[in-house]
Amino acid sequence: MTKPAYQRVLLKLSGEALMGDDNFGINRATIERMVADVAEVAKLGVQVAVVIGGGNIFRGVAPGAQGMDRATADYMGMLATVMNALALADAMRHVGITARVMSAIAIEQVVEPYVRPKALQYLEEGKVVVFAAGTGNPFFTTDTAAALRGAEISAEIVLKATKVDGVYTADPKKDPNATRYESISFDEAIAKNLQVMDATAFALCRDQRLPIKVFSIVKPGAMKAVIMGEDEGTLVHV
Ligand SMILES: Nc1ncnc2c1ncn2[C@@H]1O[C@H](COP(=O)(O)OP(=O)(O)OP(=O)(O)O)[C@@H](O)[C@H]1O
Ligand SMILES: O=c1ccn([C@@H]2O[C@H](COP(=O)(O)O)[C@@H](O)[C@H]2O)c(=O)[nH]1
Repeated sequence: MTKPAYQRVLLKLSGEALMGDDNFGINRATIERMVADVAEVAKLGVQVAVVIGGGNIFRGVAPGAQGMDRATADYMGMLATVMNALALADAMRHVGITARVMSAIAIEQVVEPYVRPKALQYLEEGKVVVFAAGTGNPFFTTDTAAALRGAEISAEIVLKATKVDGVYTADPKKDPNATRYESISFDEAIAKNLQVMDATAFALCRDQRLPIKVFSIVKPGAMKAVIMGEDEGTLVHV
């Protein structure tokens, strides 16, 4: 049997994708599908660490956050990712995956704090680690958290699982003429200001020589194809 292309990956799961066709929140069928994808990959013996976004919950409270102090709104966004992480770990438990949630913000009655050696230990034990609360700092995003944690745990790649199937010349949801790149360098993605990920995340991955694969979380089989090193999504490289 062909072996997976990676032994340890950092998977960035879109928060927005979690709401499925709903207006906000967590869609049950969607989270179960995502977890099934993760289970398939974990079964191959790949060590999986996850960073989950918060857009699905934050979108629901965004009108109330209008005019708020930016840092306060950002802390709300980070707390939204904690809720998603808890839901994700629970859904994993239902399918027999042992997951540990680690938060970048101290909230110890709810989840354990992020401690790097502990995260590494869990991964080596075959547990899935879900990093919650982003970087723990306002003015950042969970994409940057994925780059940061990916570098910290020496992941071989950051897998950005999102609503589109790769990096395009422009936002494919807005521009029907946008075309997909098979691969693109970090420098070009930054210079062209491609908004699929924020520039801080791109720059951190570039400096750490940590490649990113952008692919669809909606397309069945895409995550496994990426893990097996097949031609799927867009590779962002040094
Ligand atoms: N050049 C581009 N190529 C591909 N997608 C793009 C591009 N520019 C903008 N996008 C948009 O970026 C989105 C993905 O990034 P975004 O960070 O907004 O979502 P996410 O990471 O999936 O969600 P969340 O922040 O909730 O985790 C896509 O849904 C797509 O519409
Ligand atoms: O390190 C971080 C990560 C996130 N935030 C805030 O949370 C929301 C949700 O994260 P997404 O990456 O958009 O899914 C984000 O908009 C920020 O407000 C943060 O401040 N720091």
